[in-house]
Amino acid sequence: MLNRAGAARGKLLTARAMTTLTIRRPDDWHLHLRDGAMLKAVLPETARHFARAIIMPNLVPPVVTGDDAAAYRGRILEALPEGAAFEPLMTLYLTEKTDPEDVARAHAGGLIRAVKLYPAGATTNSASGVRDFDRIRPVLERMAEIGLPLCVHGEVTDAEVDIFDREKVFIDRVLEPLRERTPGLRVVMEHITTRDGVEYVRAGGPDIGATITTHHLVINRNHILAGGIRPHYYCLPVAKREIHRLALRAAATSGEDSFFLGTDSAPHVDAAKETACGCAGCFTATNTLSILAEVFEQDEALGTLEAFASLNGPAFYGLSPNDETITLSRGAPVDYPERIETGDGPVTVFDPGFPLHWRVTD
Ligand SMILES: NC(=O)N[C@@H](CC(=O)O)C(=O)O
Ligand SMILES: [Zn+2]
Ligand SMILES: [Zn+2]
Repeated sequence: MLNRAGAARGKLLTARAMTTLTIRRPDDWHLHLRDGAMLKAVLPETARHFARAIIMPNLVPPVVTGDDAAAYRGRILEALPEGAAFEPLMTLYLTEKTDPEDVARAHAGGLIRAVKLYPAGATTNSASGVRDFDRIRPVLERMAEIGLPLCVHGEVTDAEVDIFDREKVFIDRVLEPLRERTPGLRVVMEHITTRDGVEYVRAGGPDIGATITTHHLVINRNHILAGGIRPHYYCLPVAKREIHRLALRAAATSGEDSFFLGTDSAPHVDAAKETACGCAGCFTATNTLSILAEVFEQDEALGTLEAFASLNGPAFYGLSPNDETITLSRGAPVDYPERIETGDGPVTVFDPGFPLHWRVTD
């Protein structure tokens, strides 16, 4: 809902004309909260604005069984600040040994909302992921029957494939064959980074959706590599060429049902990022909504921010959008901390490289 009567879409107005924007309370459909001291420090950054989030299961050891998910959910609720209203939507980490019955039970009890597929070795804490995709067929068939979505980290791990091509090759070699032999399986391609990903999802009908991160709307590969190496812009899948960033911007701001926000906010302490072999992940929970409003405003698309951040995700997952709203207001540049302190050490907050003018005021 825009503050000007009759302006159904931001595109109809010049960006300057809008100074407040009220939308349904958003959700984050891809979030890393970690555990212990890190969980305690990062959870408030998300719970401040978001009502729900799909919680990634790549802990060490991973969240594999229904019992693991129930225990992790308990630790998240325990770590919530007093009075915070936030619902963690749990996922299971798919392994070659995952028991379809355990998955079905956790789903039937309402404990989990998705199962996460990591190709072994593709990303942070993915060593227990899948090597032989034939081994997971029984679980995928069961998921298709019960309508439980599969969230996919869509990159091949083949060392011969160039890292900038791994998403596209995954679609051709793994994802399309897997979907063909498992009709009815609902899939979310997580954190898409390419025009190929956008086109594949757009053409794929109602059983496939995609999350898009905040940072992939902002950076391309130059930001990581030109003029010095910037470890805080390194994440997986790695940011690609500018044409791909523009395709992601167009998809996110289009309002199309298939595309929704999954920040992939992935905290690592600075010591683990700023080192000879740094971890992958951008921490965006703190300033995500300000960045998104700025990005959508730049593209004269503030009118579709609600679809992207608050409506399309719940619709894909078969949930109602949140009843409450938040209001963003445009004003003087927003201050946000450069890093947040955690019991494990400081975590740098993603720097979009431009001033942010939108803050959540209500
Ligand atoms: N995105 C990342 O670069 N890192 C994520 C893992 C993931 O989502 O692939 C993490 O857990 O740190
Ligand atoms: Zn991933
Ligand atoms: Zn992630």
